[in-house]
Formats: sequence, structure tokens, C-alpha cells
Amino acid sequence: MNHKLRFIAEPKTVSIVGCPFSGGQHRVGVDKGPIHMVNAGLVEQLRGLGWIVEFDGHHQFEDISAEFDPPIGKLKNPRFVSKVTQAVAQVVGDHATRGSLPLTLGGDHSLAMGTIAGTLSRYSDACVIWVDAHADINTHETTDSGNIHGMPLAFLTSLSGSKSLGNNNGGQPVPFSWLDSVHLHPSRLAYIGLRDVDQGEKTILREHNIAAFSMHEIDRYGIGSVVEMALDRVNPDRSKPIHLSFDVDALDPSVAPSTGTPVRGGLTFREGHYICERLYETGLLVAIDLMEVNPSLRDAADVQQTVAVGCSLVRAALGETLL
Ligand SMILES: NC(=[NH2+])NCCC[C@H](N)C(=O)O
Ligand SMILES: [Mn+2]
Ligand SMILES: [Mn+2]
Repeated sequence: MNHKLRFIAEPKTVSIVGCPFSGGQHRVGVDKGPIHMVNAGLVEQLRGLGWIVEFDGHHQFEDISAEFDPPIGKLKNPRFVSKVTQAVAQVVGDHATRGSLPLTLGGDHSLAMGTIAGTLSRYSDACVIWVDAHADINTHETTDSGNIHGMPLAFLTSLSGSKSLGNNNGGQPVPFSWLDSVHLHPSRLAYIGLRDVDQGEKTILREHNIAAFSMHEIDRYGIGSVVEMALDRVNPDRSKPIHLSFDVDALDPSVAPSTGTPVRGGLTFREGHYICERLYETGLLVAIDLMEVNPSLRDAADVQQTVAVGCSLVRAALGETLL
């Protein structure tokens, strides 16, 4: 069977957006994730699957020193995260507009503010499948950690925004004001793999009736049914473009140990791959994120395993395992 991608031009092209960025959380090293994945041979692997692969080096993000980026409310590094994600939105949007499939390698998950905004700039009706142990939908009010990688979906769904950060930034635009015009409707978001959701996030998921499939539902119905249930909620007639945002910590720590916020009881190797394979098979994928690989955590064997599994998930999402 020949699996065709509906929205991607032929010959099918994937554009790797390497984002060595860690400003959305506090552990150093997650910025090395994309470098390790590319060094592990990802470009050649994707060419081996028949893709034209564009990769012209990792992004260079100009640091904003902490001195010029004090917290706003509880938010840490708001100016830096805002600036980087804005740049990422532009790049991802440009690739999508050319009919290529942007593959963003993180880096921490705050980057998804950029990737999803970029996708929406080209495909305003896109839906998001968010595979993660965490809901990443804390607002400026509910966040305990102040780490913006736990908040991208609050900004994308406009639960948080520049307006909630006040309007005084020394004459500079308030961080995240570039996102003011971006709105991901909560009915376009579905989660798979959740198991560590903060109390305030649970309230948000309930109040906005967001499709959330936790490990409990995966145990109960099996991953095959859960992916269809998620698609039924956000893409009932299987016609809208899909953005896949995959946080490697969705996988069980025994499968992907090198990540900053591991939570036990996660997806097996096959469950993670099944999600990717099935989304590819729909023909509706338009963008992929693979986030939170942190090669500075755990020993060399664990790092090698996590990087390898990250590459393998990407290959599965780009058609490797389908016959
Ligand atoms: N992308 C991630 N790994 N996010 C973890 C978020 C953890 C926690 N919920 C927080 O707000 O800080
Ligand atoms: Mn996570
Ligand atoms: Mn995440």
C-alpha cells in the first residue's frame, strides 16, 4: 500500500529545525538534544526512507542574559523564551508554506509555542496531538515552577498571553505579544500519555472539555483505540491537518531515561511508535516536534538509548514501519 501525505508536496520534503534551546526549564543539557539526534544519523535515516531532507545547521539563538530577563510574575526567562519561540514560528511557518514538513528537534517543550504557531500560520484548521506525561497547560497563575515548558498550551489557547503579563517592559514589546493573534481552539487539542497533571491543569482540562487520554485510558482501551478516540475528538472526519508534538518523557523512563522530568508508568516502546505510525498513516501529518531529549542526564548508555528512540519515533512518524 502506498501511503501518501495529503498536504505535503511531492517529492516529499522534510525540513529539520534544530533548536538547541533550554530556556523554558532549569536543567542544562536539553539544548544538546537536537545535536545528538542529528549526530546519530537522523538526516541519512530519513533520506533512507525516501524523503528529501533539508538541514542547514542548528539554530543559533542569541542569549538574553538573566540580568535583562528577570521573571515576570512567576515566569522565568520570559523575554528569552518569547524571542526564541517567535523565531521558531517564523521558520516553521516558512517551511510549511513551501509545502515541506517541518520537523523540530528540541530543546525544551516551550518551543512548541513556536512550532504550533508556525503550523497554524499555514494551516489555520490544524489540530494538535500532544503526546506527553504532562499537560503543559499551566497558566501564569497556576504554574508552580514558573518553567515555561510547562505552559506552552496555555499561551497557544490564549489562557495566558502578553496581556496577563502586564504592559510594562521598559518600552520593549511585552513578551509573547507576538502570540496575541494566535488561537488554538481547545477543541483542536488532544493529549495522549498523561500521568503527571497539576491540579490547576486538571481544572483547565475539565472546564474546556479538552480531549485527554491518560495512561489509564491506554491501559483500559489499548493504544489502538485511544489514538482513534483522540482523532475522533479533534479530527472526526479525518480531513484536517495534524501537528504532532511528542515529548519524549511520554515514554516510560525505562525506554527514554535521559529527559528532565521523567515520570514512571509511561508508554512502552511500541505504544509510542504506534502513535507515530498511525498518524503518518492518516496522510494528514503536516508538522512534527520531538522534544525534551536531554543528553546530559544519566549515563552514556541511557543517553544513547534515548537519542536512538527519539530518532526511531521520528522515522515511524515519517513512514518507516508501515508496509
Ligand atoms: N515539557 C515538560 N517536560 N513539562 C513538564 C512540566 C512540569 C510541571 N507541570 C510544570 O509546570 O513545571
Ligand atoms: Mn513532559
Ligand atoms: Mn512536554
